[in-house]
Amino acid sequence: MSLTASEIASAWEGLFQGSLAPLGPQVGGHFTAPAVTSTKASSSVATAKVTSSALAGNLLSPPASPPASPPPPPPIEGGKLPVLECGPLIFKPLIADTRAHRERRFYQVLFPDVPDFSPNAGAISPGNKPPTNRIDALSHLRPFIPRYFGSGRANGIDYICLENLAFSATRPAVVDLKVGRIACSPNASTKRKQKELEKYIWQELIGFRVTGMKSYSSSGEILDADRMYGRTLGPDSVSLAFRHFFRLEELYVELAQSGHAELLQSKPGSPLHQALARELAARWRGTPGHAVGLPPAYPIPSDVFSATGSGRGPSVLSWSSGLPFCSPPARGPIEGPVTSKRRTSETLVARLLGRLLLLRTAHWQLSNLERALRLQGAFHIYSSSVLIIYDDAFLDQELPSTRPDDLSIFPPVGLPPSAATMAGEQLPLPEQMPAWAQHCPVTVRLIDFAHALDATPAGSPDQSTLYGVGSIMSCVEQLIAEVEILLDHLMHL
Ligand SMILES: Nc1ncnc2c1ncn2[C@@H]1O[C@H](COP(=O)(O)OP(=O)(O)OP(=O)(O)O)[C@@H](O)[C@H]1O
Ligand SMILES: O=P(O)(O)O[C@@H]1[C@H](O)[C@H](O)[C@@H](OP(=O)(O)O)[C@H](OP(=O)(O)O)[C@H]1O
Repeated sequence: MSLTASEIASAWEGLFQGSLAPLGPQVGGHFTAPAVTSTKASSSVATAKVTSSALAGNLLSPPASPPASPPPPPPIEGGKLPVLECGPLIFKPLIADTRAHRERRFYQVLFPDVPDFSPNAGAISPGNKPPTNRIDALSHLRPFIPRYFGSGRANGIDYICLENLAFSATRPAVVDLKVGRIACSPNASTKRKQKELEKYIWQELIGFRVTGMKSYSSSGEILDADRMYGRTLGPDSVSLAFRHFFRLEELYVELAQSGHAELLQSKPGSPLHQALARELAARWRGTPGHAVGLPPAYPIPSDVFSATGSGRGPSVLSWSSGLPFCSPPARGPIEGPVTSKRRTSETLVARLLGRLLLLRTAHWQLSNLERALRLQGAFHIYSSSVLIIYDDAFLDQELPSTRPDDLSIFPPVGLPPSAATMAGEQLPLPEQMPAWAQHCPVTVRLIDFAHALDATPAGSPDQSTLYGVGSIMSCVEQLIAEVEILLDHLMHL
């Protein structure tokens, strides 16, 4: 995204005039934008479009005269103000305490050349900056956080201006994952720590939680899930949220209804089950950070982990619910024999490939994020979120003659990025990817830096965030394995 200085200035003008609307696709945070409560994608998307095109116009040509009277202040829910949208930019209100200071400082350190409009923002003093060598290492993280366009004050509220990560998506599917083994700063009061523990007992083990999710169904309905939904997910079920988010469940249902139920109803010990066990075990070799150590709930063939290397072991996220396909859906009418089954398979193959490309791209970005986090030792970031956004409209498109083999451009899933980093290997850069993969509309970013503290001890890696990102990668890897195995079966029918 490239914006001119006057476009950015016009967006600020919109903020000062109070003419900006709450961000449409916001899923986490404490504010639920009214526009998103609609159930039909068409109506909600239309609302979002009207808003963003009107505001985009505002960006390019500021209104000739200011509004006659200031608009009413935006609604407040749960004590927090909404994030505001102005086309490709958003304005996030900051809570006026150390959190505001920390978040602004984080962005100022990462984007030192961006001017600030806020009278009280000030430039950060040299004594308040991490040492230069750590800032250099931090630059790897820049591609994985939203671009920053300064901070400023409107109606007594401080805002930071950021790139709107959902702007280019026609139907943005968004999931907010609060990442880290502890969900508050280690300096928080005992009471606050206790409150966080009670909120979600699995945070330390799983390393993240779902704090909001918005996706679409095949009929275009918007499916919203809030933070309370995320709190119901444990090690057995958290991967279901990802299957839902990437719209795999609906394909599994179709598979079952079109004569492929045997693929989904595999029981422990069946050949497919064993294949999956082997596949996942092979992918997860040797990443101790990901092995969270609960015993799997069903027997894994004993030879599976005797393969080379220390076992990364099965992730607790993936195993304890048995075969990670959906529970067998009610079987619909089974269509007539081979030809219709094959025709159905062809469509399903195409659609599974679309999902696989999204998953592979998301995983590739997560690997790069993990690597960037590993390289920096300036900050320990608590209570931030990994935001994954994809454009649901992509799933309607036909892939340009893609085959599973073409996806071998991605680095092998499950190779611990830490090992790759230590060996000095580079993950491919976006521009090294084929055009069709570069344009796969998935965005993975880290957001919310209200609790970004200086690393203690200085220079040490941010283990808590790294663990959480690794755990999210494990969930995505599980889905990749599922889809690849299904594709393999369908393509050999
Ligand atoms: N740059 C962005 N682009 C698009 N959407 C964003 C962006 N930043 C935040 N959001 C949306 O706003 C939500 C809340 O953002 P964020 O976590 O930064 O706010 P917060 O008020 O600090 O939240 P919390 O209540 O969790 O502390 C995110 O879940 C996401 O849906
Ligand atoms: O990071 P901050 O700005 O200090 O604010 C907290 C943070 O946003 C958490 O995400 C939120 O918990 P949930 O997301 O789990 O609701 C918590 O809510 P709470 O105080 O209502 O528990 C906030 O106080």
